[in-house]
Amino acid sequence: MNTRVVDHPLAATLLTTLRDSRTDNAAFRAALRSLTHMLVYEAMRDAPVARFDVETPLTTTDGFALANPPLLVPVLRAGLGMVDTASQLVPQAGVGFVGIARDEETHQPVPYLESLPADLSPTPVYVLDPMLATGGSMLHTIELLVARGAADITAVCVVAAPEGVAALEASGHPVRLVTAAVDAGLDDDAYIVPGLGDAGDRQFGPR
Ligand SMILES: O=P(O)(O)OC[C@H]1O[C@H](OP(=O)(O)OP(=O)(O)O)[C@H](O)[C@@H]1O
Ligand SMILES: O=c1cc[nH]c(=O)[nH]1
Ligand SMILES: [Mg+2]
Repeated sequence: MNTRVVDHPLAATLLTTLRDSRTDNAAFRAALRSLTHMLVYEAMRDAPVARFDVETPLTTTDGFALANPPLLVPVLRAGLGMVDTASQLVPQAGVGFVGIARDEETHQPVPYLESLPADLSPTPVYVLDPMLATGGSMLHTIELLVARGAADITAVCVVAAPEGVAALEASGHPVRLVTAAVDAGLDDDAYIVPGLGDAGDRQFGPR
């Protein structure tokens, strides 16, 4: 599986704000929006473009548009904090929604919402979720997408655990990963260490 770790001084400073336990909910949401800008920018680096003629006030020159506008899929709740920025960067994109809450005892994903187009065979899909821990929530989302024909899926995360990366790799699904960090591992509660805590709670408060 292709994994791209976005290694940039500005991404590192924003990730530090997210990791810092003193960062309040509003500052966490703001830093997540800014970091999402960088992650999506990198994730779409190789997106194909179509050329067309554009008229400047002076002459005709090359214009470019995305050849195949993607679908953005935030995984609720935590992925909601990434979708506004991603939509601003890619205004042509559609948006689908998946809601999953991890069971705190079993650490298994418990899905509660899916709102996705029926046919995703022609569409690149960018799944937005800041945390890839065991990988269960991302794999459930990817399975929903693959069942609709998706063949070009990118997981856009902030922090990934090696266990989650390995789970995506082992799945054999057509997915690549863009993340700001791959951390050391998971603790006994399946939280990423050092991580940043619960990305949903840190944006919106406890559920
Ligand atoms: O890789 P996994 O082990 O599945 O864990 C990662 C999931 O956990 C978090 O969501 P959570 O279940 O806390 O829901 P929330 O976004 O509503 O807080 C996170 O946003 C991922 O969706
Ligand atoms: O560290 C973790 C693991 C799962 N979900 C989170 O929000 N944080
Ligand atoms: Mg949570």
